[in-house]
Amino acid sequence: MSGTLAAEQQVAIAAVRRACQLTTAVFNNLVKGETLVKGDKSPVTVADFSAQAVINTILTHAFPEDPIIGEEDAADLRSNTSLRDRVVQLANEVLEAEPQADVGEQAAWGLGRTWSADELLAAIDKGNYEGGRSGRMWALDPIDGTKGFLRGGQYAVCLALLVNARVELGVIGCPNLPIDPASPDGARGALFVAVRGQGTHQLPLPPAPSPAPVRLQMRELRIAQLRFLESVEKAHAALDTNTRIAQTLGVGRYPMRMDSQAKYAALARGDGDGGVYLRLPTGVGYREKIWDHAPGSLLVEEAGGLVTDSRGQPLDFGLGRTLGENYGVIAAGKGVHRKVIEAIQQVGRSMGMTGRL
Ligand SMILES: Nc1ncnc2c1ncn2[C@@H]1O[C@H](COP(=O)(O)O)[C@@H](OP(=O)(O)O)[C@H]1O
Ligand SMILES: [Mg+2]
Ligand SMILES: [Mg+2]
Ligand SMILES: [Mg+2]
Repeated sequence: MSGTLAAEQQVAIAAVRRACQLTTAVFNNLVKGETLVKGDKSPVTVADFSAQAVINTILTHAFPEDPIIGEEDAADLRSNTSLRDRVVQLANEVLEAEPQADVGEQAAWGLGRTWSADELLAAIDKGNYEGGRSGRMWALDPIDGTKGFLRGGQYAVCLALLVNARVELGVIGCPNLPIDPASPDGARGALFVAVRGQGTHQLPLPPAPSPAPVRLQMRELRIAQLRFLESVEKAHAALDTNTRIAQTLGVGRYPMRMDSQAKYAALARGDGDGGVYLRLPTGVGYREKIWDHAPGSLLVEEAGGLVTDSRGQPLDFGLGRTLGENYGVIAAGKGVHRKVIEAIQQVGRSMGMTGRL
């Protein structure tokens, strides 16, 4: 590992890999009562909490000064002892494993020892940073696509480093994503690393010494070849509007639906002849969270694509924990991005949605 942010890359990769070991193990043993419904009606599992505990413990030891914006907090664990005990057990199983020197892991990152419940709950709550426009901060989604995780579909462990509100490093672990998109039924588990100015690379998810990273380059597609990548969740996608945009553009292919930021990875890699990540506001006052887009957007940009909102404006990661007023997220190859934005604007006008798209 060389170049700028080499230390941050190494730490982030180790943290995401260890968290993926945890989520994979939990999926095989998840039992009733280990999933809660949050205030916004979305699910959260013991795996989300313990993955955040693992990653925040590692980040806090490697970079003690850096604030973290993490999706989860420990409030529900403080009032539910059986859930808390399970999270402590799961996080420790992963943190206790001795540091693997051959992949650059260090004991100083909090590895190779057991942590108390209080320490792990405090680590989860270290993710409460409010965000902002200046300085360094990490953005963490311990499991992005919790609904996908629960149904055995795609999900992603997502970590980004932002400096002055710009994403500089993105690391995404996708335990259920086929390693080779040409073999969709083949081996699964891929890790994606993007560093600003240094490209997007795919590595094997299990830690391996001297892995050979594969550099990803988005394919430049013509409009007629496009296929949309959309959320699986109907509540997260404006399906009716998406269909009209497809008609306006002349995109005839049925969209590829996938949970989580695995969509950004799939787009960067050209899976399934992808082409355009389309996420328009559903009109229910939802604000996009920065941990849902920070690492994924860099994966696409560093593979040669563009990521903006539906007006063609850059995403603003300096507004706090959310992206502010929701104008959606559109990621596409440079050759087609502008045409997609124009089609969205045209459809927006025809549907009387001026100002909302
Ligand atoms: N109404 C809504 N519109 C858009 N995104 C939403 C939403 N409600 C929840 N989400 C976000 O959608 C993410 C999943 O993305 P996708 O729909 O692409 O699979 C969720 O991440 P988590 O699973 O981490 O909570 C959640 O943050
Ligand atoms: Mg969630
Ligand atoms: Mg998420
Ligand atoms: Mg999440």
